[in-house]
Amino acid sequence: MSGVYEELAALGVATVYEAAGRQGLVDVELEQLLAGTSVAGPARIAACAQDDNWAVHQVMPSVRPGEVLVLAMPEPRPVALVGDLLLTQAKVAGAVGVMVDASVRDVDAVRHLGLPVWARWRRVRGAAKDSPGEVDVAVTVGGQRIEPGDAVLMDADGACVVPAARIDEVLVAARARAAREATLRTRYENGEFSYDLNGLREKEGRS
Ligand SMILES: O=C([O-])CC(=O)C(=O)O
Ligand SMILES: [Mg+2]
Repeated sequence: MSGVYEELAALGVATVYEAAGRQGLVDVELEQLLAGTSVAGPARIAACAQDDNWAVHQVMPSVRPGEVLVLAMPEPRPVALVGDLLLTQAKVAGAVGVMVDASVRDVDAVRHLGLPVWARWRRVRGAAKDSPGEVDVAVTVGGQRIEPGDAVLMDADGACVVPAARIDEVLVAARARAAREATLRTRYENGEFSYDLNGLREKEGRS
């Protein structure tokens, strides 16, 4: 990860989503296979045909260092779009993380590989290789449209997306939010309460 993406990853999904005006949430449970990882990068997308991973094989030669690989199907189902062999190719290509709106398999080997992966399911049911899907097209994951090149962030909280055109603006807002939260954290560590700092106690007194 480099520059703005490194900073977005460090700020984290919750802060960036809030700073974006509560937009961009990938509103679905994704399992983080490698605990403690957080990544961000421009989306490289494979839109697979239903239950078929042809497009995942196809996308690998175009993955560039620092990218987040996004793998989706028309209807998410527990079919393994990737396992350790495909993910080895993503790692060698320099992907910083992978979002799988389907299932992943070979999980022990993937953990050993050390490439951070977030997936809807862990299930070994195999994908077909019969239908070319599409690469470098928009997909929708958890109700959120993801365009090629949008910033995709993933951490222990899940995932969010920042449109490429909003990255600078959202980064400024997210830094400000993180700074405000750092101040608040110190005050709470020193025994103050959000009930007071948010003016709720005072409001209650008035009601
Ligand atoms: O080959 C596949 O379809 C998925 C898989 O298990 C791997 O990438 O290792
Ligand atoms: Mg395998």
